[in-house]
Amino acid sequence: MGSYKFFEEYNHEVTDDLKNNYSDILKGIGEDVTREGIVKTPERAAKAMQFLTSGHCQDPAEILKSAMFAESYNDMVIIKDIELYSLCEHHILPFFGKAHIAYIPNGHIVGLSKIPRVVDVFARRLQVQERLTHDILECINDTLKPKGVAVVIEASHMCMMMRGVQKQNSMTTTSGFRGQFEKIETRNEFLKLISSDLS
Ligand SMILES: Nc1nc2c(ncn2[C@@H]2O[C@H](COP(=O)(O)OP(=O)(O)OP(=O)(O)O)[C@@H](O)[C@H]2O)c(=O)[nH]1
Ligand SMILES: [Zn+2]
Repeated sequence: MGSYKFFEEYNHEVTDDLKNNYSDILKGIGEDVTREGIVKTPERAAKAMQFLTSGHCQDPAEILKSAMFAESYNDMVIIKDIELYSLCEHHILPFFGKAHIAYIPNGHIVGLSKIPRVVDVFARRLQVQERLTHDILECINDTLKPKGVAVVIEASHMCMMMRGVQKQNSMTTTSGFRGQFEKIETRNEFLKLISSDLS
């Protein structure tokens, strides 16, 4: 493990504060907060919310820097189908799906697991899908300084499924490209590789 900080423990002050607020929310929807099934719910929800937003106090650049290795490989590296779970900042409801990420090294490669870790740090914040896409893109670009980086995210938004417009099958795709991926041939090669099933 690198020197960067993972989510390790709950902050007791934050837990207490959130617990009181969740208790008020339950009362607000007419629940009896003393009944057996939900007596511990404010605390559970307080801890869940801390975990789901724990990316706000983690530094994704540190994660990448902790496992960068000098290497002369200078072809495309693709990590596809990285599952992600985030919360939309408008309704605080989940959106979830997959990220596909590629970079072309420029003297350094990065430990493969660090890319999904960076996805998690940015996803565990209140987000919109567009900003999540660019946060990941810019972090890899600025830290690894590769010849190019590409990020595609495909996600379903619970705020569009369970409520509101109530569309169950719509999928939102966002993408960002820097450096060599701004060239159409390189971008197309990446898009072709993430849509093919080589297994
Ligand atoms: N662009 C973008 N919009 C999002 C994202 N997540 C949720 N939204 C949208 O945020 C918008 C908020 O619109 P509002 O009109 O203020 O909220 P609302 O009345 O709850 O809207 P409806 O969801 O249409 O019922 C909605 O259109 C959501 O679909 C996201 O990641 N990106
Ligand atoms: Zn939403």
